[in-house]
Amino acid sequence: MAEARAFHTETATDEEIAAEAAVVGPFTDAVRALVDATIRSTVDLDEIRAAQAEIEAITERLTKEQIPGGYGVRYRTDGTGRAWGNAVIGLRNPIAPPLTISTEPSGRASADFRLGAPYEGPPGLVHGGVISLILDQVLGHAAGAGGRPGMTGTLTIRYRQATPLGELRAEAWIDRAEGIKTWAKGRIIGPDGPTAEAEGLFILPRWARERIARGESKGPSPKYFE
Ligand SMILES: CCCCCCCCCCCCCC(=O)SCCNC(=O)CCNC(=O)[C@H](O)C(C)(C)COP(=O)(O)OP(=O)(O)OC[C@H]1O[C@@H](n2cnc3c(N)ncnc32)[C@H](O)[C@@H]1OP(=O)(O)O
Repeated sequence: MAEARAFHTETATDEEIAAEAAVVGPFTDAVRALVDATIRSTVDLDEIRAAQAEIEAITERLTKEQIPGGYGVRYRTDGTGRAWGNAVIGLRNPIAPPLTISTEPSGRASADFRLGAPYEGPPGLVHGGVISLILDQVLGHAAGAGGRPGMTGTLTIRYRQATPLGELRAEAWIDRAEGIKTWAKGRIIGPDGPTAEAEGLFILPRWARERIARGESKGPSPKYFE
């Protein structure tokens, strides 16, 4: 299942994708605002009960038609992929902050982003697992952008100082590579400098290696998710 999804080829045109994005992007932003309001609203309990009924009605409306399982990644022939369900960058995922990651073919990736109330761990600070989630994605992007895509084999984080909720930056780069293995490094930068540093090992998985060896990959291998 994972393999089939990973190599699912996109048939929609650029115009069709842009038209869909123009609708679902703002829709997801609205749900994201709802998640934030769920945490921070101070309206009275009757108002919350009334809002719940409206939300349940909307959910019923949306689930009349839906895909089985997750969104997957819809790859294009240029090797990029539409990962709209992704937990970090997904255009259709209100859980995603979301990050818009810029990449360079040299194997660098970066993103400026904001983490609000839904990502809190210690009071006023970002949850350590969320930091790990973001670094995993940004390091994975760096590896893929450098032409060395892979699944995360290991990820080590050093939390140097607390990361405050608010405006942040993530940066990653390829440190070294050997065959199917790529080591990437990266960091999160807050208002007072780097807060967390990461090193990850990304491995081109066996199923992808076998597929490439059998010559079954049409076009370039998937590099990273867009
Ligand atoms: C095209 C591919 C996908 C592209 C995705 C784009 C992502 C974009 C961004 C995504 C961002 C988000 C990213 C995510 O969230 S990815 C989600 C989190 N990660 C996973 O779920 C990975 C789960 N594990 C696996 O899929 C496999 O175990 C992998 C792929 C890791 C290796 O399975 P494979 O069957 O290929 O391995 P092999 O047995 O042939 O061994 C090969 C070599 O590797 C060495 N080894 C094996 N495992 C580990 C390990 N854990 N640490 C260190 N080394 C390890 C092994 O000793 C051997 O070395 P050597 O003896 O030859 O020296």
